Amino acid sequence: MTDWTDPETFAAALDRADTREKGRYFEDFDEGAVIEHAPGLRLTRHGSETWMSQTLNHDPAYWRSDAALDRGFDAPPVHPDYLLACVMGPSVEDLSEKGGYFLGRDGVEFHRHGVPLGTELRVESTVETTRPSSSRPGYGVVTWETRGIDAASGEPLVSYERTNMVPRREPAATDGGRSGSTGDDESGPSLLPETLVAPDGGAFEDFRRALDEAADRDAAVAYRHERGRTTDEFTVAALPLATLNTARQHHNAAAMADSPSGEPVAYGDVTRSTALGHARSDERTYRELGYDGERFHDFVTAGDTVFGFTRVLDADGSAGPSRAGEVTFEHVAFTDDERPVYSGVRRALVDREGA
Ligand SMILES: CC(C)(COP(=O)(O)OP(=O)(O)OC[C@H]1O[C@@H](n2cnc3c(N)ncnc32)[C@H](O)[C@@H]1OP(=O)(O)O)[C@@H](O)C(=O)NCCC(=O)NCCSC(=O)C[C@](C)(O)C(=O)O
Repeated sequence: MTDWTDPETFAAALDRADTREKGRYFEDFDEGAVIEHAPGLRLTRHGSETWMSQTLNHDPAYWRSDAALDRGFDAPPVHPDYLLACVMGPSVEDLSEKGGYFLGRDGVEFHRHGVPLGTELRVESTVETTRPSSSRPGYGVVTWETRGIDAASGEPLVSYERTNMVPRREPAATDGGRSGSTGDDESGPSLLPETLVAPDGGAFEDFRRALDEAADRDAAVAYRHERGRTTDEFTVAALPLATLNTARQHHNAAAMADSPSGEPVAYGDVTRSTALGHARSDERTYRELGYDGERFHDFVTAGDTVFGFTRVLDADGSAGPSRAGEVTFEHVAFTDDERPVYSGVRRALVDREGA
C-alpha cells in the first residue's frame, strides 16, 4: 500500500497535485461588477480593545462609559480604525488575497459616528477601474469602492475607495519592488519652510494659533510625536487575521520568502493606525470625520519601529458643534531609519479649550 506521507512519495504527490486557489487575478475584475463579501464580520469589544491597545490608540471614550457619554456617545462604540479594518478585512479574500500591495485609499467617510459594539457588518465592493501596470508586467492596478453596512438595518456605516496591485493570471516575475526612495527628490530639505512650528497643546485653539503664527512667513505647522511602536509578529499577523484579512503578505512567510521584503509585511491599516494613535495622543480628538489621499510608500516588517509626523493644514472654527472645531492634518508614518511608509490627510473635530 502506498504510504502517502513517505517524504519522497509526498513530494511527488505535491508535484502532481493541482492547487485549489483562493482569491482573484487581475483578469477576474470587470469594471462595474458588485461583489458581496460573504463573511461580513461582527464588531466585538475584544477586537476593538485589542486593536486600540496594540496600536496605542488609548482613547477611553471607546472603552469607558463616562468618557463615552462626555463625548456624546450613549455607550462606548467601536474604535473607528477597528471599524475601518473590519470593513477591509472581509473584502480581502475576494479582492486582494492573491497578493499585491495595498497602494492607497481615498474618500474614507464615516456615515455614522459611534457604531455600537456587537454590530454585524455586511461588506460589498464595486470594481471601479482596472488597468495593467506599466512598470510591472506581472500586475494590474485595480480600484474598488467598498461599503461597510449595518447588516440588521441596511444603514451605511463607512465607505472608501481602495487601490491595490493585483497579480495577473500569468505567473508574476516579482511581487512589486521596494520603492527605493532616498528622500533626495524635488521635495527635499531645500524646499522645506525655514521654520516648523509645533502647537503648544492639543486643543482646537492650539492648532489655530500655531497656523496663525506660521502664516505670512516661511513657516509650517509640523512636528514629530515621541512614541514609537516596534512592529512584531502580533501586529504583523494577528491584527489583520482578527479582522479576516487573509492577505498572504501578513501571515504566510513561505509565500513571502521570494518577495522584495523576504518576509511578511505589516498590514497597511495597522501601520497607519499606529501613526494616527501617536498623533491622537497629542490632541484632544472629539470625532474622526474622514481620510483622503492615503498612500503606502514602502513596506514595514517585524522589527521596524513606526513613528508619527504631523503637518497641520487647516483649523476651521466654523465647522462642528460648539465644543469643537475641524482640523485637517497630514500624517506621515515613518520607520526608525526615517523611511516614510504611509501618508494621508485626516479630518477630525478637536475639542476647544475648556470643553
Ligand atoms: C508598491 C510599491 C512597491 C510601489 O513602489 P514604486 O515606487 O516602485 O511604484 P510606483 O511607481 O509609485 O507605483 C507603481 C504603480 O502603481 C501605481 N500606483 C501607486 N499608487 C497608486 C494609487 N494610490 N492609485 C493608483 N495607482 C497607484 C502607479 O501609478 C504605478 O503604476 P504603473 O505600474 O502603471 O506605472 C511601493 O510603493 C511599496 O512598497 N509600498 C508599500 C506597500 C505596502 O506595504 N502596503 C501595505 C501592506 S500590503 C497590505 O496591507 C495588503 C492588504 C491591505 O492586506 C490587502 O490589500 O489585502
